[in-house]
Amino acid sequence: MAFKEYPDREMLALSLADQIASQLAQQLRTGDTASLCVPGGTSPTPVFETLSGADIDWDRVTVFLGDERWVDGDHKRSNGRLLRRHLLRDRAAAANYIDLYTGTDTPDEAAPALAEAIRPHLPITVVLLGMGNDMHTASLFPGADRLAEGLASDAPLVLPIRAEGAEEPRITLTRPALADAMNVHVLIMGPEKREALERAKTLDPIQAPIRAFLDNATVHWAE
Ligand SMILES: O=C1O[C@H](COP(=O)(O)O)[C@@H](O)[C@H](O)[C@H]1O
Repeated sequence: MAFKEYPDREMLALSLADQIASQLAQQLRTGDTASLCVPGGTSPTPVFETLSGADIDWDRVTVFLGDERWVDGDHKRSNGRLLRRHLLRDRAAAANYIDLYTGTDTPDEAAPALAEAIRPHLPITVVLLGMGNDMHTASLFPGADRLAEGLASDAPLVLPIRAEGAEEPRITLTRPALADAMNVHVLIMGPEKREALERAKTLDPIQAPIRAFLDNATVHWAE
């Protein structure tokens, strides 16, 4: 694991967006396409806003979330809403977007088709992960009903999942797809998350799901 500490959140956002754009551009120099998997929640907005203006061939980049809350796309808790408002605009509006929320009653019905839509974009060029204070990442929550399945090396690519700590049913990408990305970044801010990260390093992924992704990750932190 590499750990990068920034003087403030603005510097973090500028630098991380620049690193992600460079890694996508590098992939586009050697290949026809690239893929970018991003988190929802509250932390990534400033990174998205900077990244959306990056001068890369966005029409060759496929963007998707690492997890989605099973709510309508215009719901305030929708991760897709965050993405459409803050990332898929400006130059990044040209990206190919795979929406994890399909409008079916449950995520269970949507999972197989979503897995087939995402599979051609593996290995993911860049994965950006967030982390909650409870050490969940994507929608891999401690205590979630299908966490062990989601962390297994033969996990299905996309998994419907429910957890007490999550307010609604979720859909999440699983360990193999996220951990085997070409570049893995974790974005955390504030002292509580720094402490949670330190704790996670000492625990098993079943207690601290973020632990499953740290070995090959660069963690970006600002106060
Ligand atoms: O529920 C979620 O939470 C995590 C962390 O979000 P944050 O608000 O603490 O930044 C996020 O990474 C995930 O995508 C989201 O669905």
